[in-house]
Amino acid sequence: MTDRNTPATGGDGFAGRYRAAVAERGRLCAGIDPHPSLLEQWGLPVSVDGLRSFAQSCVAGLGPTAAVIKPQVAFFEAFGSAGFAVLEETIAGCRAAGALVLADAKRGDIGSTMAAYAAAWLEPAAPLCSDAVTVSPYLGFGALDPAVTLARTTGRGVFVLARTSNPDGTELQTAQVARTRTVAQSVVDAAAAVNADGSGTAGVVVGATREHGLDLSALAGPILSPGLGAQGASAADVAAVFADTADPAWLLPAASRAILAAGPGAADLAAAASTVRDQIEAALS
Ligand SMILES: O=C(O)c1cc(=O)[nH]c(=O)n1[C@@H]1O[C@H](COP(=O)(O)O)[C@@H](O)[C@H]1O
Repeated sequence: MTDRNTPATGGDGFAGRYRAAVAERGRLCAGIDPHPSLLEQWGLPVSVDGLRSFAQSCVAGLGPTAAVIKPQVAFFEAFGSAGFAVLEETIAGCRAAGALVLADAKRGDIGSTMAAYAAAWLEPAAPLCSDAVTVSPYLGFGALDPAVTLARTTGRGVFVLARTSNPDGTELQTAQVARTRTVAQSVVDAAAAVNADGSGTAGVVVGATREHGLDLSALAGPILSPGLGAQGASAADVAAVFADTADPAWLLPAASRAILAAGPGAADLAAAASTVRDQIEAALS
């Protein structure tokens, strides 16, 4: 039996593990974003104990339900080393429940430093090792090489920011590179080149909140699309925004607050995630 959580080196890489997860559980990335306001809404203290209770409910409700779970590192980091300990438990718990974990750390630096970030998030023996990590290409796509290489050799993935869901990204991401294509398209094309080996190592991030103007047809890797719910996009928007520009099999819509608002009950979180997933599957069918 294939175990998604002990990826073989070689083989069909992250693509195979991703396809297996989505085939079994449907296209949804559920975010774990422990906003202080959500902790309060759940009746929890804004403290490490509150964070741990929040995360444990998410692991219990979302771990067995969502194909991919995306803990937002910032909300754990805010609690310092104790927060990172909770993040380690959360990553391990979600993976043990059969979900792929995408650490939303948005790392990106010069190559030599990037190698250390890659080791932190993608090296199998590392305490925070996840199945994939979000990365920023704005020090140059080539600077991401250490993460791409480690991901490829361990059957893991990187998700590269291309066209983000927030309005602030537009000016930079739609600027023209050598008057031929946008910055965002150049990121997508570089990711497609990584995936030419069929590994699906390089996913991209493209928000569902607006028209992206990208050609994603040659990517051959997952497309994380945040913006559902709290940022205003609907499942129908996801379908419209990616119609004719991407292979729907690779689409991975993401929602955090829209699901987390159903807490603190684990069963309620699972039901909310299933509802969002069903809406996505219906819209994309
Ligand atoms: O990389 C991301 O996940 C991301 C990229 C992007 O373009 N927009 C975006 O909202 N995100 C993340 O996705 C999550 C969205 O949360 P909700 O708006 O509550 O669904 C947050 O953790 C964001 O940091």
